[in-house]
Amino acid sequence: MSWVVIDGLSVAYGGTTVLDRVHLEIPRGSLTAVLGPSGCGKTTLLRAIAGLLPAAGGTIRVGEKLLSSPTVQRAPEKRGVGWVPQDASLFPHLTVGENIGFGLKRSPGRSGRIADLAAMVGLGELIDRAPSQLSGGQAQRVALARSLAPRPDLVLLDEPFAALDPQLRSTLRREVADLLRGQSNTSLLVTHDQEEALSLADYVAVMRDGRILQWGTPHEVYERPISRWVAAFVGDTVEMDGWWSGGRVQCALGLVEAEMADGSESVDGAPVCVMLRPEWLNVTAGGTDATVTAVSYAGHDALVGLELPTGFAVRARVAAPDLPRRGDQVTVGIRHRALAYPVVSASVPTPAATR
Ligand SMILES: Nc1ncnc2c1ncn2[C@@H]1O[C@H](COP(=O)(O)OP(=O)(O)OP(=O)(O)O)[C@@H](O)[C@H]1O
Repeated sequence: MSWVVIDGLSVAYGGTTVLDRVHLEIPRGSLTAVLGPSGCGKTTLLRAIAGLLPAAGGTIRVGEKLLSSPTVQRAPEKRGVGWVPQDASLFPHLTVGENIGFGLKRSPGRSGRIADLAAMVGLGELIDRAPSQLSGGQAQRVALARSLAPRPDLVLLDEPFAALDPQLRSTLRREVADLLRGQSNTSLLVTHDQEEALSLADYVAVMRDGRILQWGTPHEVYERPISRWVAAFVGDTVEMDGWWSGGRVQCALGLVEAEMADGSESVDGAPVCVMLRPEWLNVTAGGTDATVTAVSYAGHDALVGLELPTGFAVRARVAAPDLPRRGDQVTVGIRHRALAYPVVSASVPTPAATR
């Protein structure tokens, strides 16, 4: 049974619907990421859960508590929901310790709890400092500790690492995820960074234009995206036209093992769109399958451009250090079943066009 249940939630700004019947369930103790392009409604979703925006339709429940419905709007401070904003938003006139304890009632155990939280986020030594004397990463840790102080039922994180430099971002996000899991918090993180969502979260919900398109484990969402749009939004794709042929597809790479990504049945000869991830292609030296046209080096691996004898271009991700060179002749294998999508007549814009 899910701890957080958002059911048919609609939210509008004036007459414009921004969230359209959103359904999302969050198991207790898990970290769920909502991943979507800019403007799709991620922050609006968090604001509705936090009680800063009313529900035009549907409900938000946490545990036994009904937080929002068209007739119920529990006050933000009575929701048991913590918030970590993008820019930390610490109170500049309060110390680190006072910021952490901001939401805690006066009680005998209060200063002990503040000290524990400061130590937990690695800032035990800085408890008397002013926010202006902190780095961006330290300020974010204070914001996290502040949100956890009242032991919330749900922690909301609004792109909390977006403003940090890449190195700090990857260290801090791992630390924060470990901390949240270690404390068995239930957390909802919004991000437009697919690597962040896939590497941190237990579950990923992919959002577009105010709707959740797919929900699943990072593995499910990446390896079996429900649509071409989701496939291209969560990672690199190699797409080809093809024809279904009894569990295989005939395409530019020959007859390839495949499955319908949406679980639908397809009839032999039906046109399909074939999708592979570049790392599902295997490239070995020699042979006549393809010519290497480009090598885009990224240290740990490279994205290798290949031209097939027909002139068709595909890309493969090849692990370093055994990289081919431009002009090499190579053999191309496939080490993962391709995904096939029914061909729809209207052309669907890809994330590259909408991001
Ligand atoms: N106060 C507001 N009044 C009217 N429209 C708004 C308001 N806030 C946001 N919107 C619109 O609602 C839509 C969703 O915005 P939201 O901030 O939720 O998106 P987001 O996915 O969080 O985007 P980003 O990743 O850029 O922060 C956008 O089209 C935005 O222009």
